[in-house]
Amino acid sequence: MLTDKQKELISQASLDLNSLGEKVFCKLCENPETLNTVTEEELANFLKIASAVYHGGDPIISDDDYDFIYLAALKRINPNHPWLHTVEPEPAFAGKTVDLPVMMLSTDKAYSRDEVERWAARIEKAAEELGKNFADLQFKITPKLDGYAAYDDGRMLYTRGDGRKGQDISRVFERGLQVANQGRRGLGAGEIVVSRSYFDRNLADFFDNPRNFQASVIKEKELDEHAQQAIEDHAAVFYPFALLPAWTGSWAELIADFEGHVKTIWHKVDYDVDGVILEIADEELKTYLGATRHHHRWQLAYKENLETAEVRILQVVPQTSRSGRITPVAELEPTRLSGALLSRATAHHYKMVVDKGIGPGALIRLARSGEVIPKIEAVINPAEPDIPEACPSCGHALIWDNDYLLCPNNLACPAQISNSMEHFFRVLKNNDGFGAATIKRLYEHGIRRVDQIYALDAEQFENMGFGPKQSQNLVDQLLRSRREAVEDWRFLAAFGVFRMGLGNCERLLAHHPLQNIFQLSEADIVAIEGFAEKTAATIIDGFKSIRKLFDDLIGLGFNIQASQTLAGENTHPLTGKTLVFTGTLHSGSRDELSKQAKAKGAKVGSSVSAKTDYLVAGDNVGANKTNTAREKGVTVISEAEFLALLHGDGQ
Ligand SMILES: NC(=O)c1ccc[n+]([C@@H]2O[C@H](COP(=O)([O-])OP(=O)(O)OC[C@H]3O[C@@H](n4cnc5c(N)ncnc54)[C@H](O)[C@@H]3O)[C@@H](O)[C@H]2O)c1
Ligand SMILES: [Zn+2]
Repeated sequence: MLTDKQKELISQASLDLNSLGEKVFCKLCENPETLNTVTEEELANFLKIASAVYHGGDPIISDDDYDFIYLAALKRINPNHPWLHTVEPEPAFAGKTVDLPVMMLSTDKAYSRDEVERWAARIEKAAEELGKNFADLQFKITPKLDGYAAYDDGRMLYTRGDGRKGQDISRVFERGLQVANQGRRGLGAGEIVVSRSYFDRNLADFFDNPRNFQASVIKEKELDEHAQQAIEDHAAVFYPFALLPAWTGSWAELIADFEGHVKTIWHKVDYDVDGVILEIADEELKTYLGATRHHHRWQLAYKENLETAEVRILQVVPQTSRSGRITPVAELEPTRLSGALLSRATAHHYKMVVDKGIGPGALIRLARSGEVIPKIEAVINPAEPDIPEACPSCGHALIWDNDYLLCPNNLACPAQISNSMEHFFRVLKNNDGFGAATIKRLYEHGIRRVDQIYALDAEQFENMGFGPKQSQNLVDQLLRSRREAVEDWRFLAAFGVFRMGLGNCERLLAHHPLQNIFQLSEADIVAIEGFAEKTAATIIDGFKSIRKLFDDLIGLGFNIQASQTLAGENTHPLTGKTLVFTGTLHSGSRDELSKQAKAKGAKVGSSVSAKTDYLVAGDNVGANKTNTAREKGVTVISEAEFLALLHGDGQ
């Protein structure tokens, strides 16, 4: 969906996005003539607009499509076009720009092994010119983080800007952003990134994509509460490239298993990665090679997949998930894409299958993520879909629940029961013996509930066909999973109550102790930030349905750690309050006082909003600031008053 601003931008450039898109995407590679119908300026304008909205956090096309137009189209028509030789400018914040301590450039890109080899040949030539032995050179591979580029000189954090001048965004550190990997400040270039799994779990409902989220972390205006939380959870960090996991070795070692090294490094971090960076480690040679206006010659980004995969669907197979929702899984004509052979893709839900015509014989375009199971991006030629009437696992008649087909037989549906048991162990995370295969066998031997699993001894496991060693191992794991400390919110999330993932469990248990969850009213839940009325009713129903299992498992004696804010009987006066510090403080640094307040369950914001409870005003705070805060209904307190609250009662 384009915003009005984006549409305006696009129309300003008097460019018909659709017709250009068609011209560019329609198999440019196979049919270069189509290029003749697009002018160089049209292409460059299109790229400029795409780049502007992309850097603002709302891309209108995928990176692959962008690179496709950039390289396969513009570079082919005119390799000297200025757009190809500048660092793409970022949108500026208000305020002045500052000179960057070093130039921050873009990277040259390669999409094939051939291009990598051509780059290495240029390195080899330069090495010879310097009298160095190419065989001795060390190459380094690091994951190419797809975050927000920045430079930390220890004093200030800069945006990349236009590569020469950036802007001061040190505010992100004041907001509590940490350096990844327990790193210190001042490690140079890096990126602000957010953990992929955390994003999917806790942020996906609030931000369209990680880029959107990163942009919000940097923005001057008040930080979104979910973004603040992600910072506090250390899920969003500044990751200096110097601390990235890396592979190093000679060229010979590199090409001996190029795919293998690339793949390993690509998947080393839980952040969005859009390729790997290859570079040489020799400083003298790096200086000798230098840079163009656009990129360093000693560095190369290797990306995969410039191909468009149009694939035919063989059939769409329904799969019952833990919650009873039926996931449509499309089986495909096996297709090579980004170096992997794909044969399956998922559609979001059956409504999409019906609306888009995702049936046997349909021609689809795959999202070229090259990771896990790809998603269906677009349907090119629809076909009559098959809509299942019965659950593939238990045969019960399916019902529609909004966009989803649902098997309502949750008490007796094998898929739902097995998937729920598997979910429990996966979320608990302190064991690794209870994956799909183990659970399947247990199910075949009549096991239906997690507490039954905990009751099994080694002999019983053996009787179900597990080997003696594995049986003992399973028993040990079960014991360990009860002994090892587990956070109360993780334990609760393991039950898989609808709408109660890790994030929501953590939020709920910051306000109510675990043993009280069955007494909660809708009002109690709605009172907690982040819970809507509709959700509250569902959650209460969900809790009811797990009550028996919950009590039985608690009876087994798990080592459950209560959430910190509820450690004391009485809640502390700062618990659940949002504070903002301003002015000069005397009893400790802002950081230290924030930490102490957070330890009592308070949230610390960076600027005052209607949600702020207290503005703690130190010395030298203008009347303007305190008055504005009061107008928003915020209580302004002195540092002494804050300390009284902090150390007052509640201990
Ligand atoms: N979807 C769109 O509409 C759209 C629009 C514009 C740009 N883009 C994307 O952005 C790209 C161009 O952006 P760019 O100019 O930032 O170039 P780039 O994506 O090639 O990245 C260069 C940057 O990579 C970063 N980087 C990440 N990991 C690194 C590592 N391990 N070592 C060194 N550097 C590392 C650095 O910050 C450097 O500034 C395009 O190729 C495209 O993929 C997409
Ligand atoms: Zn079923």
